[in-house]
Amino acid sequence: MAAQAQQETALDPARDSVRDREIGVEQEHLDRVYRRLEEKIHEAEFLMHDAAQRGHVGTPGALAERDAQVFRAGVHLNRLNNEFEDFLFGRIDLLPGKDGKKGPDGAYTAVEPAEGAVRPDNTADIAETLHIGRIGVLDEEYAPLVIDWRAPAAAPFYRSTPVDPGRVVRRRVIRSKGRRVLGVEDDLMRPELTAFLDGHALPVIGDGALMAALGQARSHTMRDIVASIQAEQDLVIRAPAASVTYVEGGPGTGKTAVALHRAAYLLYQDRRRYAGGILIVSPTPLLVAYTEGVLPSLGEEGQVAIRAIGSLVDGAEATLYDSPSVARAKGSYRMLKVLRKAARGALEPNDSPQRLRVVTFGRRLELQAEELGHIRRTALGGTAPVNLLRPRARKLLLDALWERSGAAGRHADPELAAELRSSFDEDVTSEDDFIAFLDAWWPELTPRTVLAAMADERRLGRWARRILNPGEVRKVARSLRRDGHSVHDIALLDELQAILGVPARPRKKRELDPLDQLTGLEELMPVREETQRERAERLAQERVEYAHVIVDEAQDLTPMQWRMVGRRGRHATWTVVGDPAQSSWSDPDEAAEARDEALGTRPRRRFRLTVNYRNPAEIAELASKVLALAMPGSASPTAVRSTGVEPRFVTTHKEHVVTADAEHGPEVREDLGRTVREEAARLLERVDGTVGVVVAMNRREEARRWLAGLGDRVVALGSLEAKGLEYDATVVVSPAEIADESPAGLRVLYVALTRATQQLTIVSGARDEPDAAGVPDLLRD
Ligand SMILES: Nc1ncnc2c1ncn2[C@@H]1O[C@H](COP(=O)(O)OP(=O)(O)OP(=O)(O)O)[C@@H](O)[C@H]1O
Repeated sequence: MAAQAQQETALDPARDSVRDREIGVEQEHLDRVYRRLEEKIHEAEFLMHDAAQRGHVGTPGALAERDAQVFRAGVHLNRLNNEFEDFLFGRIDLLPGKDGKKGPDGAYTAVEPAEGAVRPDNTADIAETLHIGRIGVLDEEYAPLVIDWRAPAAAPFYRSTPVDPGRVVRRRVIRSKGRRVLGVEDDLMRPELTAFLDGHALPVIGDGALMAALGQARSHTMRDIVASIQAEQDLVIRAPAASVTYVEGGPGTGKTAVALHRAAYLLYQDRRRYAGGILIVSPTPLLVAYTEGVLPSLGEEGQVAIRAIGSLVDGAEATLYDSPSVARAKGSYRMLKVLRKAARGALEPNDSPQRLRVVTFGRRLELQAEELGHIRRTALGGTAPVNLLRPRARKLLLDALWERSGAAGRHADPELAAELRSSFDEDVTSEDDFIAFLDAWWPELTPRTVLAAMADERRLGRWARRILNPGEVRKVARSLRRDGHSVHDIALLDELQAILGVPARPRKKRELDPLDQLTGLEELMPVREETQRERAERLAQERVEYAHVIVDEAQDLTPMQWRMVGRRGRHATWTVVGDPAQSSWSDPDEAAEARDEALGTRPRRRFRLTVNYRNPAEIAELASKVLALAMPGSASPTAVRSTGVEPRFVTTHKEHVVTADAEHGPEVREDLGRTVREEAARLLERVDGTVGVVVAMNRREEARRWLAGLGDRVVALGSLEAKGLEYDATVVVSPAEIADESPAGLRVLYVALTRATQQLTIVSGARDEPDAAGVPDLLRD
C-alpha cells in the first residue's frame, strides 16, 4: 500500500490529469453498467413476485413452473447482489479482427488482427473495446457492456503478451470499490504502435496491474487474481476439461490460485456437466481456510467442495499428526495388505464365542470351536467385502446345525423336506441364543472397530507379519491408541470402508395403499430381498463421487491417500497441481504409482508454470540453495520482482546460567524463544500484513507460547502446516531441525523458506552451525 501511495504522489501533474480523465472515462462506463444492473435486479425481483403470484393458481404445472422461476430469479438476484463489489476490473482495446464475425456475447471472435489493421507508418485504429468483469452484462440492445471473465471473448485479456499480442493494443486493469473507480493500470501490448480511439491517441497509465497486486499486504485469506491472471496461467485455467490436466510449477507460481480459478471456469463452461460437483482436495485445514473465500469472490460456491485430505471421510476429522516413521508406514501401499488381513481378523475378537448352543425342535444342538473355525474359513473364502459375507456365514451355521439335528434325511419328499428345513431355520434364527451368538461371532464391522482392533500390538503384529517390521508395528499400534484420528488414519478408514462393504439393510416395508389392502394385494407382494441390481444402485448412490476432482499440492499425497481420492473421482475429469520439490512424502516413486492408478489410463495434458509471483528474487535465491540439495538439477521458478531486502540471519541469544554443578562450569542455554519473539516483533513493525513463524513440528506448542500477546497478525506454524500458505514476512526457526525431521526434511525446509512475499528472517538453533554472519550451514553456498 505504502509503495503504491508513493508511486502515485510521485506522478507529475500533467500525467495526473490524464489519469483523472481516464478514471472519469471508466467511471462513466461503470455508471452505465450499474444502471443496467439495477434494471436487471428489478427484473429479477419482478420475476420472483410474479412467480409467487402464480403459486396461488395451484395447478401442479403452475407450481412446478413457479418453483423453477423462483429458483432462477433467486440465483440471479443473489449473484447480482454479490457481484456488486468490484466486479468490473478489466478492459481491452482491440484492432479490427480477421473474420468480422461476432460470438454469442456480442464481441468479435477473431483473435488475430485483420490484414492492414496496422498502417505502414505504424499507426492503427482501435476497432473494439471490451470491458471484462466477474459476470457478463448486456445492454438493452444485447451489446456487451461487460464480458464475463470466463467467456472466450475475454481470453485475450489474459493471453495477450507483448511477444504475442494478437489484436490487443492496450490492456487495462480497473480498480474500483463499490460504485467508484479508484484507479487504472495499463499494459501496452504493442508499444511500437500509435493507436487511435475515436480520433485520439490511446493514453497509457501506471506500471501494470500485476506489480500493484503483488506488492499488496497479505491477510489471512487468499485473494482472487482474476484481474491479473498471466498468459501461462490462463492456458491452464481454460484447458479443455477432457481427461487429466496435470500442472507442475515451483513455489509461488500460482498453482493454487490457478486451480481455484479453473473450478470457476469449468462451472461457467458446462454447468450441467459439473452439477455432479467439483471436489478440491487441499493438504491441510489451514489451507482450506486460507483459500475458501476465493470461489465465492468469483461468484461460485454451491457446486464446489474444498476439503482437507483429513476431512474426506464423513464423520471423521483428522486432529492428530503422526511421527514421520508412523506416517510412512500408514501411508504406504504396504498398509493395504495389512488392512485386508485386519478386516478379516477383526471378525474374531479376543472374546469371540468358542461354542454355539441352541435348543430347537426340543433338542439341544452344539457346534464346537473346530467346526466353527471351519465354517468361518469357508465363509471367508474369496475376496468379497467382509460385511457382505455375514448372510453366507449364517447360512453355513444353519446347514451345520441342520446336519447335526439328524433331520436331514427324514423326508424323502423334497417338498416336505424343504418345508421342514425352512421351519427349522425359522426356529433357530428366532432363538435369542442364536442371535446373540451370531452378533458376537460375526459382528458387523465398521472401519473404526477394525482400526481400534489394530491398536492391539499383538493382533496387529499377526496381521502385519512380514509386511511391517516389529518397530513399525509397535509405533503404529501405539499411535492408534490415542484419542482421535491422524490425517493418515482417515485414508485407512476410507480403505476399510471399501474392504468391509456396506451390508444390505432390510428394505423398508412398502407403504401399502388402502386399496391394495382391500383387494388383498399385499398378500401378493411379499417384502422381497434386495436384488443384485438394487444393491448396485444403492451403493452407487451412497458412494461420494464428483464430476471433476482438483488435487492441490498433489506431490504430498501418500499411496493410501491417492486410493481414497481416486474413489471419489472414478468417472471424473481431473486437474492435478503440484511440485515434486515440495513433497513431504518420502517415497515419490510409490506415490507416483498410486497416482497413476487413481487416474487410470486417461490421457494427460501437461503444463508447467515457470514464474514465481510470491517471493522476491532475494528470498527465491536463498531457497534455491536448499532446492539444489533437496532435488539436485531441478530449476527454480523465476522471481518476477525484487525488493532489495536481503534475508536476515540471526543466531540465538546465549545465556550463561550459573548452576550448582561447579565441576562442569556454567551451563550455556540457548534462548531460542526470546530471539524468535524479538524477530517476529521486528517484522511486525516492518510489514503491514501477516507474519508466519515456521518451526519443526515438535516445537509448535512451544512456539505459540513464544508469540503469546503479539497479536493476530502473527502465527506459529509447524513445518508441515506451512504448506501452500503465505505471509508478508516469515521467521524460519532452525533450518537444521526442520531438515532433520523426516527423510523428506530438505523438501519441507524448501517449503518453509518460500512462504514470504516480502521479508525473511532465519533464526539458527543449536544444530545449525552458523558462520560468522549467522548463515547456517544448510544455506551456505
Ligand atoms: N497472475 C497473478 N496475479 C496476481 N497475483 C498472483 C498471480 N499468480 C499468482 N499470484 C499470487 O502469488 C501467490 C502464490 O500463488 P499460489 O499460492 O497459488 O502459488 P502456488 O504455486 O500454489 O505456491 P506453493 O507451491 O508454494 O503453494 C499468491 O499470493 C497469488 O495470489
